[in-house]
Amino acid sequence: MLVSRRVPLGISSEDTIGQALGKLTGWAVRNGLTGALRLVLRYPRTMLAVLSALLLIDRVGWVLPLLLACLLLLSALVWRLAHPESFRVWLGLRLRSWWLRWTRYAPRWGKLMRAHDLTVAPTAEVEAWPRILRVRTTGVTDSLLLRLRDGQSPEDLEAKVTPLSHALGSEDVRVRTVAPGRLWLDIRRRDLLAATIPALPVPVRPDLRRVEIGLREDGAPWLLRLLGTHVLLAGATEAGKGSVLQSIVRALAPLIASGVVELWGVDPKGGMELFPLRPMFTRYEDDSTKDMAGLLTDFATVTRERSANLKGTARKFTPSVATPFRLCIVDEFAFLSAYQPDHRLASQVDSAVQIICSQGRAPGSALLVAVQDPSKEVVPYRQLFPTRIALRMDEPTQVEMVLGPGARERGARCDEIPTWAHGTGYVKLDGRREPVRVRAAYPTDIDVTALAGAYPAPLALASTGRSLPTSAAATAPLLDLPAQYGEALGSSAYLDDDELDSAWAQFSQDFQRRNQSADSGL
Ligand SMILES: Nc1ncnc2c1ncn2[C@@H]1O[C@H](COP(=O)(O)OP(=O)(O)OP(=O)(O)O)[C@@H](O)[C@H]1O
Repeated sequence: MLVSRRVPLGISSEDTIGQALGKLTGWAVRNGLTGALRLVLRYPRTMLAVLSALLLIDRVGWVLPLLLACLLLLSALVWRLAHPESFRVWLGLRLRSWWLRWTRYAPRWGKLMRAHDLTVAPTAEVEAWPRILRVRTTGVTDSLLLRLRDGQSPEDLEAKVTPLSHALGSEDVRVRTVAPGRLWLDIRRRDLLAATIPALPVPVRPDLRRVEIGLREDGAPWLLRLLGTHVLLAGATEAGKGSVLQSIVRALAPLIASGVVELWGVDPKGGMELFPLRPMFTRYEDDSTKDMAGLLTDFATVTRERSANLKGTARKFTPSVATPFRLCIVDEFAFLSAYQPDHRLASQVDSAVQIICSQGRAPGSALLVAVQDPSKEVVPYRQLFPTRIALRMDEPTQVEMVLGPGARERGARCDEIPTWAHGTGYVKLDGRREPVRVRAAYPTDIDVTALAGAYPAPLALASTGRSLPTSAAATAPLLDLPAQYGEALGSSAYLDDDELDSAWAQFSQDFQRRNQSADSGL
């Protein structure tokens, strides 16, 4: 029952037995009638089906309805065997939703709402709680469409999601507002993101507005916008930021190889994350802070130049070989800003980043910054990053720093992501108030090496150790390149396996040497 009406029996000690029995009968009839009427009004389809069945039995007896029911069951069985997917979508899930409503949710709903203090009392006799309008299941999540009672708000339910998830035996319960007074309560029954997602296939035609990098909790692909935005990726140590970066590069690979996308990279951790992908970068730095700051300054300069060139000629930027979309990936940004002892370099980095963020979206320059600590000290201009990804965090307060106020109450419990769930996090989607849980696909070391070998950037400048000295030169070599990957590119444009192996060996040696000297200095 969605509303309980506490109608008093009205029997007193002065009543005779006859009077008391009379009052009891009257009370039962009144309640029975209003209860039946309420059932018909609230569940018209189910009640119509039950009444029609009863009427049919009354008119023609048991045999014909029984035969009809058997025929329907048999047809459903044949459908299920012949086309399981269409059966699932059109009948299976609907029947299951109906079944769940009547067996799992409706019978205990009132008790559950009362236990969680989610009732209101408009009058002394009436107690009301959010009404279940619809139940829908995907097999992974049960969703209850609720209508709030006067005086209730989505925040009331959001405050109770943890005890509700325990009471409902679910790992995760979330509130999704759809309209004033209406919301979905999503109850997760199975976790599609529990297992590692293997590297996704390299797409044939990547779309910069929808780059597929993993899976959403509802089973839909996790699509990330890169065109016209900047991305802030935050996650504690070992949260899996590397797999997000590598999945993005993987999804862009054909465009990188054809020169439509130009990748710039800065890896202050000495190349731990990005070096294996180095052949795909047009510009890449991982050693001296001065060079890394220089790369960012160059990126800001080409952004400004492109912006000036586009002014008056084109209203909208379209990526092409002549005017490639540029993505600059900066891993562990704190090393260049908050942890940078050289204040001159830190402020050079700061001003470059601010120029890129404020001017880069229109002329096709995007910045992707990864941080462990999303605090204001590390990224003081977080608001310049329209797209934000929050992986596992150490503190609940860090969630709001990345996804904005109220994100944690709306379900982005990044601090509760288990340490084994690498690459799992929360994002906000356009037009949706509530954050969505996602998990990045995980390209293995072999996947990464194979990708870098198969899709190097044209003229693979990074592999030769030659950095482009000026911003003008950075655009020049790409102007005459063919649009299609593989078409008439000279073999010198690519790293062959030996070169790649020796570059990798050189990197490992350098890295170990740097680590040893850092250890011995401790
Ligand atoms: N999407 C993923 N699925 C499964 N395992 C992953 C995923 N991403 C990363 N891992 C594993 O988690 C570990 C940590 O990943 P990674 O180095 O990317 O974390 P990180 O956030 O970059 O950490 P740090 O900031 O300390 O470098 C790696 O050993 C990797 O094997």
